[in-house]
Amino acid sequence: MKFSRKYGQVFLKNLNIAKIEVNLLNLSPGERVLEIGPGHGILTSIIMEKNVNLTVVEPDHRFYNEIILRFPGLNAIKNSFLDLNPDAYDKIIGNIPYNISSQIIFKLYDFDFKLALLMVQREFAERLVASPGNKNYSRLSASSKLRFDIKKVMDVSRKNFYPVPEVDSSIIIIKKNNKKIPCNPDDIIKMAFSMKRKKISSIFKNYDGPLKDKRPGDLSPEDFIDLCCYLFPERCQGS
Ligand SMILES: C[S@@+](CC[C@H](N)C(=O)[O-])C[C@H]1O[C@@H](n2cnc3c(N)ncnc32)[C@H](O)[C@@H]1O
Repeated sequence: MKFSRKYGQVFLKNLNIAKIEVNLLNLSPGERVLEIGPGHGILTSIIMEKNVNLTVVEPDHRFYNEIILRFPGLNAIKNSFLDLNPDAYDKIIGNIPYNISSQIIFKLYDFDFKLALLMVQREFAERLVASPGNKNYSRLSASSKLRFDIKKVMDVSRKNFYPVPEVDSSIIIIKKNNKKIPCNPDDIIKMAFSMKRKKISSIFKNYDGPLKDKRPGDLSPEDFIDLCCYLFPERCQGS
């Protein structure tokens, strides 16, 4: 079988790591679980033993067909996760394709869930968890930290996958933090990080508040909310 670059296909071959991932999800019988990209089903088979209500989403027809043959009755969706309508799950899991990791994170903003566990490229994990002031702090970190508490729990060497990829991986855990976002600053964060080296006052010309001499990489997610309320008071709820 040919693996597809488009679908970011490398496969976990270490069953112990798959077991660790599923155990970290702390599944209880009956919970609604979504698996993104089951591939040959190394995680799927372990999750199936937990008596949960599992749905898998896989766009590659070869793996979709393999999964429905192997697990009759499993709720399998032949589609891209990125094209799903947002829904509610207790838990979400996936060893996700590296090439669409950011898009998957952004899509998760619209899903309702308690806990998600993802295997991602190590550099991507470092960008996600980075705090203000860190060189890896980015648009992705700032906007994700508004909604999620994200922890890197384990590094996984590339040797645990086939074909062996050119990068190492990490397992991350994401919890919704349910913080109030009185003014959604996503567009402001995006614009600010597109001019990362400039001061806030030169990126947003009509800003004259306390953050004016800072640069985007110094601002916390909450600072971006304040910036949003200053620049767009009409968008700021509770002002
Ligand atoms: C890195 S592989 C992991 C496969 C398997 N879970 C494993 O651990 O061995 C990524 C999987 O996600 C699937 N995939 C690719 N794009 C996807 C998308 N947009 N939505 C859902 N799954 C996708 C691939 O076909 C592949 O099965």
